[in-house]
Amino acid sequence: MSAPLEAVRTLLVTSQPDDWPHGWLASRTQLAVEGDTLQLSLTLPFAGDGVLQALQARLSEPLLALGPWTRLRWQLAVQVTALAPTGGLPLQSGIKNILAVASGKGGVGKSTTAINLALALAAEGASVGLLDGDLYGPSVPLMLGLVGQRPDSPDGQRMRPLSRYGIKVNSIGFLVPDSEAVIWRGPMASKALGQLLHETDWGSLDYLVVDLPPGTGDIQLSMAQQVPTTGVLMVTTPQDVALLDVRKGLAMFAKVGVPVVGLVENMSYHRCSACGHHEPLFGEGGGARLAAELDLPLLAQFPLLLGVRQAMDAGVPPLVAEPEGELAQGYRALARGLAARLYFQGKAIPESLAVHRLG
Ligand SMILES: Nc1ncnc2c1ncn2[C@@H]1O[C@H](COP(=O)(O)OP(=O)(O)OP(=O)(O)O)[C@@H](O)[C@H]1O
Repeated sequence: MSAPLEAVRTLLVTSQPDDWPHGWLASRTQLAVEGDTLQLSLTLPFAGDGVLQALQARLSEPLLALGPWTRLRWQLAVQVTALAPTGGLPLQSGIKNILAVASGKGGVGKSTTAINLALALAAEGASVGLLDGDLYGPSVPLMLGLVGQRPDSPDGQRMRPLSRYGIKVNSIGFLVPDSEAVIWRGPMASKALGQLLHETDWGSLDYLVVDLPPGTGDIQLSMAQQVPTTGVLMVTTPQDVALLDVRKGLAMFAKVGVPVVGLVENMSYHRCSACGHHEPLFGEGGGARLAAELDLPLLAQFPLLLGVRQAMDAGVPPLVAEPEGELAQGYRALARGLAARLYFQGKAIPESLAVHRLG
């Protein structure tokens, strides 16, 4: 390889996100020189449009300085790889990765996180579905402004999911009245998620985000087991009681071999909408301590903001209301980090096999 191309490789080695395996970007990027043009081709196997854009913006100038070339041609794309699900379950037809969002206790912002994560994965270049399996309080219809709607079933066999803000959506809340959902118990409750998953015609999806019911009891566990999950994201507040429940949850998921990929700390501090003052209402540093203790990454921290509650109640999540805003950017960073982590920790299913099995 010529000296200028060697220099490009060296630049790529030092330019990738810290949590990617050393040298991955450099080995994955194809370089070619044609006349006065350096061509860089990179296809990311996980959601990450933001990474690609940032690389292009940050590297264009230094790359031009390295070569005999005077122009650059970037060929950048996201093409998500299917990863083997845990628990020995077969891949769900058409769905490459299933990501469950769980919490040790209710009210910590699990649904808020699941919804914004799903929208953020879509913003990062993936095709995404959202399955609201929170049968004790399905909040997705409200939070996506879909109250009163129902999926239809053109073939009388499977439901056609609703489409909202670029993602496909199905929720237990579309199908049963609230008063019935809360009294579901035992096997009927734990079967509901599997049924909803299989009886929805999702088409092809890179990621399906599943909002599990809060808590980490038998129902949540058997729900997670019925779904060919790629990984679980746990949401918590920094409060001690919430953290205690996360520990229980992790122990349970570990027992059945479903990997928890990371933690999100929600409501990390209250930011006053009038003066901007920060106040740690639920204590400080809880998520970081727990993450260190459990050797799990703390993938994101989100403040408690009046605007978040208002936006979710109005059915217009921050990702839609203010796609360039700080919160939306936070969720997109979470989506990128999580997608990369899933990929690097997971086992890729060879394309031929995936296509065959997905077909
Ligand atoms: N960061 C935040 N700032 C302000 N309000 C928030 C934040 N995150 C969530 N909320 C609000 O807190 C309430 C509970 O959130 P959410 O329904 O997402 O929690 P959950 O853990 O899924 O609850 P459940 O146990 O009922 O399923 C909602 O009204 C939501 O809008």
